[in-house]
Amino acid sequence: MLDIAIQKTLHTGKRRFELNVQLQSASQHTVLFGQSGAGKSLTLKAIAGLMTPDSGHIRLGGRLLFSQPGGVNLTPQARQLGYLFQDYALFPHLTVRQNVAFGLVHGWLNPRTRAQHDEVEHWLYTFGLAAMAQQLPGELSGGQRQRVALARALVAKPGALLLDEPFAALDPALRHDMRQTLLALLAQVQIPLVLITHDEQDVALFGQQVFELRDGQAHAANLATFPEAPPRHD
Ligand SMILES: Nc1ncnc2c1ncn2[C@@H]1O[C@H](COP(=O)(O)OP(=O)(O)OP(=O)(O)O)[C@@H](O)[C@H]1O
Repeated sequence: MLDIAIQKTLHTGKRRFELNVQLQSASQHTVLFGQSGAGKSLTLKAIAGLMTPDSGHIRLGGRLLFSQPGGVNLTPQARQLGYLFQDYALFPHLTVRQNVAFGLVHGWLNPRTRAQHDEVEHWLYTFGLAAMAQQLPGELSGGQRQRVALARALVAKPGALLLDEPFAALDPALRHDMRQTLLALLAQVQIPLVLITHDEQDVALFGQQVFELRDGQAHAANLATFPEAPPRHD
């Protein structure tokens, strides 16, 4: 399902960071876990095509996305992956519907305000966003913004979903709700998932195969050692 062997050296001033990630996951849902600065986002960006490793290869869902040497480096668009950024990266001047449609209509034209696409309407409905389709992201709650970002990531029927700390920006009650929303979605939609997190409860809930990133390197982790999310007390 996921096969990564990548090397990348990064410099900032006198600091140097060596990313040297080797991992193979046969599971549909892979979680990369680790402390801040371990190399999680860099690895996810490499999978998405937003960061180019110095060498190595990346295979996901049977497709070769990157190989160097080998001369393969698919563009982010050609990789056909849904990416949920940590801060959701919504366009503040576009409505909810336009933001979701943006996942569908790549190019330099913003999606028209009232244009309707079946796929867009489907995801607006699925995530309970239809009633706020004409609102701007600034007029939404954190959980609603996250659902818009998820809808945008899913609308183009991606081959896999990449989630960067999807619940970190949410308060605990909302975090619980959104975890349940995502779990329900994953039960419906058979899609490979790569989720990065520093939260052990995300690991317990979403990990079928887990790797801990430490100092730029991946180590297979035992899922049984991660505590389940506690029950919610409202
Ligand atoms: N463009 C860059 N240039 C130089 N160094 C970078 C760059 N991007 C990241 N780094 C460094 O690489 C290391 C790993 O960064 P990365 O963003 O992958 O960490 P992370 O595990 O995702 O952390 P967090 O959980 O805080 O997001 C950090 O030390 C960071 O400073």
